[in-house]
Amino acid sequence: MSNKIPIIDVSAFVNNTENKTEVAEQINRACREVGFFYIIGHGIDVNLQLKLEEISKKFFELPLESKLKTKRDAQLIGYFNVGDHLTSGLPDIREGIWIGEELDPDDEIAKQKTPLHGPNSFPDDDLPEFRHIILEYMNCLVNLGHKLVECLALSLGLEGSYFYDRYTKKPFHQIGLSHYPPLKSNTEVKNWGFGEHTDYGLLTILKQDKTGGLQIKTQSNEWIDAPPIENSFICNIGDMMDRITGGIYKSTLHRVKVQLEKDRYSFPFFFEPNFFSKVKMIDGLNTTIEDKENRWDKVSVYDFDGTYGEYILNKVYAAVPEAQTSIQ
Ligand SMILES: O=C(O)CCC(=O)C(=O)O
Ligand SMILES: [Fe+2]
Repeated sequence: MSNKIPIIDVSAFVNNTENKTEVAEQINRACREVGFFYIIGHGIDVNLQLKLEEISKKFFELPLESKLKTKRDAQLIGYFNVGDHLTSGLPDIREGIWIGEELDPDDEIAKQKTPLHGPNSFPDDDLPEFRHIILEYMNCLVNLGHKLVECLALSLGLEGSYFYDRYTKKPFHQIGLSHYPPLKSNTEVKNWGFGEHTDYGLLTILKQDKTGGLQIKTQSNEWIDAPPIENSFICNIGDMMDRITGGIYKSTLHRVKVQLEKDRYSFPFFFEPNFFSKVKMIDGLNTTIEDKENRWDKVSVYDFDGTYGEYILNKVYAAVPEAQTSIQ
């Protein structure tokens, strides 16, 4: 069924060459019809991807007390254990670490202790090379994000810098390393590795290992597998892109199955509007698709009038109930 999710070569944008129009057309079709697409020709070094996978695995293999040294704090970044994240009401069967933009402690945003932003707490004592690998990977993915939103802009018939000028000059961005521990084959659970949800921002660029388990819901309400494809990333549109395009581009439901007998690792990177920006529909667009009843959380992306930061924090607080009480 994976042929419903197109594989798109984005090298024209990565290398800034002439044949961008055809790629933008493929992206347009994918975003209207599925909300998900694989990318190849992305230019992200295979060795760096390997280093990311290896170091993440080493991190999750550390004893719990070592992982807890980077425990998710009031700023909502850091490590969380299996069961600590309730994506759609039920605890997910995965552990993870969220890493935000690494900011200097003197940076104004850091001084304000802005949630979801660094300085991060890295496992420097146990894995000194973790910090460097993750920051290098994030840096490369920010660059890729800029190229992909240029492509998204052209795909909508907008000028290439449309998103950059309005939302992504200083993009909010974050990586979430995830480990889905295996269940024994005779265990029955109603939980998901990652419960069904849509993503919150503009664009998610996900690297998954070889295990599989990601599923997405098509417009005909059927769940299909989004299996790993070697040296590709799977991208999807988030709620803000849905809002900007009046629902023409779909923020699509997805989830992750629990694995039997196999560990799974995945590495979603979120390329998002500036944390303090208000996201608006494209001027003159004549479509508002009222999606509330159909949405997993029954909240319409159009009802919300705050900043992107407020939008994402509402979502995160709903999934991490103890965070709100520890902050407020
Ligand atoms: O682990 C995966 O494959 C999906 C992760 C995901 O959906 C997310 O982080 O939003
Ligand atoms: Fe997601």
